[in-house]
Amino acid sequence: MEETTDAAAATAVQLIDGEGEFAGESAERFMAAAGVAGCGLSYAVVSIMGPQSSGKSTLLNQLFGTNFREMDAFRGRSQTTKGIWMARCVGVEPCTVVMDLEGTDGRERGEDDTAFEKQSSLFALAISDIVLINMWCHDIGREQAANKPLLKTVFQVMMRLFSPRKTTLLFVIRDKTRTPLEHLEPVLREDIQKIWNSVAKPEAHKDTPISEFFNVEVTALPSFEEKEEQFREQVQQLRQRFSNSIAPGGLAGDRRGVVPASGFLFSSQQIWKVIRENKDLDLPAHKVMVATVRCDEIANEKFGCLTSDTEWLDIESAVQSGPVPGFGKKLGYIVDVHMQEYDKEAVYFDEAVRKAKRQHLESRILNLVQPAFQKLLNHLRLKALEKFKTSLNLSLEGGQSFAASVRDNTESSLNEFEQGCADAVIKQANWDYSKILEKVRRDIEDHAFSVREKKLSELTTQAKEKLRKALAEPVESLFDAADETTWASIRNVYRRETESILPQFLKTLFGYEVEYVPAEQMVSNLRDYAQSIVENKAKDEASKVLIHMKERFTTVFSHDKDSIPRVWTGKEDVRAIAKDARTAALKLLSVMVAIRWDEEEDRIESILMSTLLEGSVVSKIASAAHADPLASTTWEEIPPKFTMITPAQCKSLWKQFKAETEFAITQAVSTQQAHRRGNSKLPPPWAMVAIAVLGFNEIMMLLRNPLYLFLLFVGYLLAKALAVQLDISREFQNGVVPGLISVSAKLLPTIQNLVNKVAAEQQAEHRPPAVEPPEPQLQPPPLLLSPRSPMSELRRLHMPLSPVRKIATPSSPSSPSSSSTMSSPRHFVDDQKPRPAAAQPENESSNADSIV
Ligand SMILES: Nc1nc2c(ncn2[C@@H]2O[C@H](COP(=O)(O)OP(=O)(O)OP(=O)(O)O)[C@@H](O)[C@H]2O)c(=O)[nH]1
Repeated sequence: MEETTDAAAATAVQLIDGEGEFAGESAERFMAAAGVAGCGLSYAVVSIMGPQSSGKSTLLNQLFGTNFREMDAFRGRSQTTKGIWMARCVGVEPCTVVMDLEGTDGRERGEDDTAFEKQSSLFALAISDIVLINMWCHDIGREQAANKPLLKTVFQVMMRLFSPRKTTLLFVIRDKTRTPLEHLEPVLREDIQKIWNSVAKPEAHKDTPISEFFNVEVTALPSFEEKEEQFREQVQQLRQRFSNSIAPGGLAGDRRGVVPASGFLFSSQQIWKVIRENKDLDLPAHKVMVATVRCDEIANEKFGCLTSDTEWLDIESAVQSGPVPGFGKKLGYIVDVHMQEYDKEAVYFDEAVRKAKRQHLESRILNLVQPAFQKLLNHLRLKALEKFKTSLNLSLEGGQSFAASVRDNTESSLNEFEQGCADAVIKQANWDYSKILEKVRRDIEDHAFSVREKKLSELTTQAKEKLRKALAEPVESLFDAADETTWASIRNVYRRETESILPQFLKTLFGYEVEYVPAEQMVSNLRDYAQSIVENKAKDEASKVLIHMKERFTTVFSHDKDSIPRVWTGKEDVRAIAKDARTAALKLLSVMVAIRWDEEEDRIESILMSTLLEGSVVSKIASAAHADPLASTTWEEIPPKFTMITPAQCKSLWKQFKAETEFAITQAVSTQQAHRRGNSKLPPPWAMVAIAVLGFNEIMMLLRNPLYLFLLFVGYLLAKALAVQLDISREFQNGVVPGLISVSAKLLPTIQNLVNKVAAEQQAEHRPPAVEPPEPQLQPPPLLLSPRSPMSELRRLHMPLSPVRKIATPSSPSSPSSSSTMSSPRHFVDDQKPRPAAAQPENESSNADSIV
């Protein structure tokens, strides 16, 4: 197998054809087959030049085991090698590439055509480490030697290389004679020196010795044709000199500016191109150019390898759906592998170029993988925020204070995020994650802030609810029983409740690390809220003050001091009771006119008393003409914002109140008078006894006769039915006489009603039922009117009826009797309904009017 490879490598291929064209494709195939590309710098290039048909190919084949085409000795001397051929030495280490150049002085190209000769010589000098110069022994010391023009050409073109490679020129003297080499070599060197001296050199190299540019070596071989055995023997000895030729002290130990093997072909092609274009050959620049091109190629290849690396593709797809544990380590390893590959292949190229291209490759790779890193950071960011949210909830549920929970959980979430970032960074990149760390911190702070705001809002709502519960009902009940101590009690309740609820609230705020000023502001807001509860309740109650006044009036007027409903028997002082009741109502009004946060006493009650209650109607009218303290919209001591009922409104309210309570007083007076009259009309007891004694016989007769007894029984049943119908017990509640009067008035209509009913029932038995339209129901007038009801309406509904109207209207059987008892405010309210009053003498109603 190895033999086959060696044979393939040794097979000569054309590098440049006879027309001067570079045979890139066949050369590439050769390079691949010979395995030169992987040799790095461990390879040597040997060329041979010399006159045509001087046995060059024969020598190379014998020396290196190659198979360059040789001329058939029996056909005569003609050119066999056209252009430049190339093969790899067999069994020589390091890898040695040999090039066989077209012979000089060829008849085929003509005498003057030295262009290709010069170009191929320059090419050989530019790319070879060792140049064998084949020459006939008999040419040494001759003026017309065949190799003189060749040497001249070599030295001339050497000047076109900006940087000499210190090529080894090994002169191989063919067909050596008996003259020993020791004698031939000085003559040859002298010839060489002469030629070197004769060559026109640039100013910089005018005095430069040949040794600066070349290592000159000389060897001699016997004739292949005549002494083949000796030739082979000495060739084998010469072959030893090519072993480790590039090592220090070797044949090519001093060589300079070697192009790495992988760039050899490209470099050769470029050099040939430059030579063909007859340009100056700047080898250092060429070397940089080759390095640039090759390093680029290598970098591109490695980048391509990475993009299709399955491990990288796996990581890239995994990171789309979530964090990848050990991301940095894994990715770093992958990048490392491909960078090392680059380093391995580019190591022999120009260092500056290699490093620059490495850097470029690395940045391309990092750009490729960076989006995956960013994606991972986003996952970590979300994870950190989620962790913070969850752990904060748990801490708060566990009873830890808000501020401490936020602090602890922020720290742990950020630590975890930072660890994740550190794990995601690859060693090749200096990726900065401080910005995203800041973002995570902001995310966490924003969340904590929103939770805090929510919690504080909940706390505030709770505190408000507590305040509302603690204040609303007690304040309402205090207003229900309004008296001169009401506002003091309200202030006490307010103080007690706020002092119990607000410090607790403030303490809770400190758990949220609310600063002192905002915390105080929040407490102050709550205090205002508590005040507003009281004030709103007060305003609410003030809007219903007329109802409250009437209720208060009724309570006092219709109940005695033991809260027992009053029975108007005639002994009561209605005037005094009415005055007391109105005084109580006025006191209630004075409580409701203003909000009193201030503990200082005011004069509102005394102003109201003196203005509204005291003095006769005539004196009031007179005083109204002068200075009326209630003719104002403000109270002297009360700021407008605390005024609930203005003095003018008080006046109007009082007027309405009086109008609406007049009827109750009138009724009380009427009841009293009726009571007095009823009591005075009873027959004396002696007359009653006389009736019983004188009527004894008639009573006995009735009892003894069954017919009478039956009639008596029927009469009893009738009387019982009437009694039920008339509700006798209720009628006699106010005395016998008023009862008799009332019953006698209702007796006839009731009997008529009974008879009608019996007749209707009998008719209904004989007639089919007919559907009758329902009678429209009359809406009762409003029981209570709001304080805003127009006075005319109030008067119409509540003013006592005129005496004429009272007498003309009969009492309705269905309406309640004109009972004088007002057992409760509800009864009083019922009594406010306009109804026909019981007939009474004119002088009695005028008595009631005088109280009103
Ligand atoms: N006198 C003599 N002839 C030789 C020697 N070696 C080879 N020859 C003969 O020289 C002739 C040319 O041999 P090649 O090896 O083809 O010579 P060449 O220099 O490669 O020829 P071109 O490639 O055409 O320039 C052949 O006939 C060989 O037999 C030698 O050492 N001495």
